[in-house]
Amino acid sequence: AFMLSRYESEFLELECIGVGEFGAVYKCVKRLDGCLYAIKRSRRPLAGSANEQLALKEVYAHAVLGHHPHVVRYYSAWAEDDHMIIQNEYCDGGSLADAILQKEGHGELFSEPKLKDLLLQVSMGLKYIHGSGLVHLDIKPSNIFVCQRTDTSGACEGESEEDDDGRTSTGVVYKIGDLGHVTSTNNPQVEEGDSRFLASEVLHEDYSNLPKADIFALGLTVLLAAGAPPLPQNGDEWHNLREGKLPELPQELSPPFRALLQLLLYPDLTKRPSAKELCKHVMLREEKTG
Ligand SMILES: Cn1cc(CCO)c2c3c(c(-c4ccccc4Cl)cc21)C(=O)NC3=O
Repeated sequence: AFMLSRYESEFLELECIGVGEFGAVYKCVKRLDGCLYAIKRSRRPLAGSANEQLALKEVYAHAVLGHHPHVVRYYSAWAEDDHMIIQNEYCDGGSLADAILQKEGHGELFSEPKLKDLLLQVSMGLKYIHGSGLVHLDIKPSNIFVCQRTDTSGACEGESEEDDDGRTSTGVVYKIGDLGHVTSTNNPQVEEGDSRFLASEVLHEDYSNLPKADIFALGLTVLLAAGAPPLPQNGDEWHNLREGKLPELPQELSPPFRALLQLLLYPDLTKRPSAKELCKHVMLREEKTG
């Protein structure tokens, strides 16, 4: 198009960092402030289509959610050249899915203290989302992004944000991203997320307590970080995982931590802890070692 798009005039595109049926995500520098951003460009959905609803729900969710250390920050969104564009915080450490693959590639595993740190940080993000009357509905390793503890000098988003209990954590920071399935807890329009992480009550259209579906998906996410084999999309294995049985793990977890993970995956959603309860859980508050 003859007219320079806002995307081209405001940003320098550095590299493509993700492609999907949704479109593509680019690592960009904003020319004005010199900061890095993750920008998703997707085909503009047909006006009035379900996809348009999804695209709008993502932007509404970001607008409502404001800032939290464990939720990827939203900066702007606009439409141009028949594309929808959303400009988010760039997390420089890849996704948790990348981190799990890298660990397994080196024959390493997430230690129990690191699994507890992951569980606590994502629980803080979920507590904030659920406290805002929303549910994520697509919690999984590829939607959790990692910010290394690099001291970004200059004007860019400081990495020294405080956890919501005022501590600055050391090590990596995990942030919940991809709000494309977010909906309100009370009058939900449920767009099911990845079936591998789907709680069985949601499959059966029981939306009575959707925050507990996020907790279930978080349980499976931590299990994958603990080294569980890839999750089934359906079939008997899918159902076994929803009868409270943990899959074989390549490491011995302490009985209390195993019990906590089993609670997250409990078939009876009322038995699963809420994000708020997880944030206060003594086991996750121990001094972090290793
Ligand atoms: C594939 N991919 C890789 C990354 C970088 C990880 O080091 C990434 C990011 C995002 C997103 C993203 C997800 C969903 C919607 C919008 C965006 Cl920008 C996708 C990302 C996002 O919002 N922030 C990111 O860092």
